[in-house]
Amino acid sequence: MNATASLPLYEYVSSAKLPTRWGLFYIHGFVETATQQEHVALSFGQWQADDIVPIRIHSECLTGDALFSTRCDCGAQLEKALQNIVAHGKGVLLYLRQEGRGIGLLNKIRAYKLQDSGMDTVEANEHLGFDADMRDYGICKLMLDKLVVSKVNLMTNNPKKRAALEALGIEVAERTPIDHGITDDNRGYIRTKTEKLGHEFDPHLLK
Ligand SMILES: Nc1nc2c(ncn2[C@@H]2O[C@H](COP(=O)(O)OP(=O)(O)OP(=O)(O)O)[C@@H](O)[C@H]2O)c(=O)[nH]1
Ligand SMILES: [Zn+2]
Repeated sequence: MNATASLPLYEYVSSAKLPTRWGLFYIHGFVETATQQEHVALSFGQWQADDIVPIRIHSECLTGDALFSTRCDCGAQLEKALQNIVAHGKGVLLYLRQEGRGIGLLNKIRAYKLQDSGMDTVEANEHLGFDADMRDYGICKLMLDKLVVSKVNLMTNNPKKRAALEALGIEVAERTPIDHGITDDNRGYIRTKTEKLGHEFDPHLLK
């Protein structure tokens, strides 16, 4: 018999208060058993089990989220998502440690270097031997179950996130575009997301 067969894929670890610039959130820690990769959810406010809860699935981007990079729109989206949640009076941010769409921070820097020489973000990933997008959203189910969320208003421009949640049995009742943080530095990056990765952006914003 395989001794690992009954191990859970993901585990909830602990929760605590997380006061922020916008209000009092709670932070909830989770771990992927096999890799020991750690993820967090931030929750704000209260809801009933069948309410539509505003949520954002945010993929880690150290450069954009913490180091103020404008190569991408991640930092602005993270800030806007937290503001939206507080404005709605309730919501959840799932902060997934999928740096560089799953290739990791140092490979993302390698990809940036290739982009500095003219490749787009998809070509750079493929040149390095990766798929364009290596993310897995399986842990979202445990996170949302733990927070008693089954119906969501998903803040995203990425249809793959909606499909991933629906495949996990979460009802995506509404979607809210999150097109903040477009700058001259990242317009090309966002155009590539639209043309090659299927992201839904208002074309007027990309001119
Ligand atoms: N491989 C790679 N990853 C990048 C690059 N720029 C940003 N990322 C990562 O891309 C992830 C964010 O993905 P995006 O495609 O910008 O947006 P999304 O999360 O799919 O969609 P939204 O929900 O609409 O924001 C983060 O993990 C970033 O670290 C890049 O040039 N190459
Ligand atoms: Zn980013």
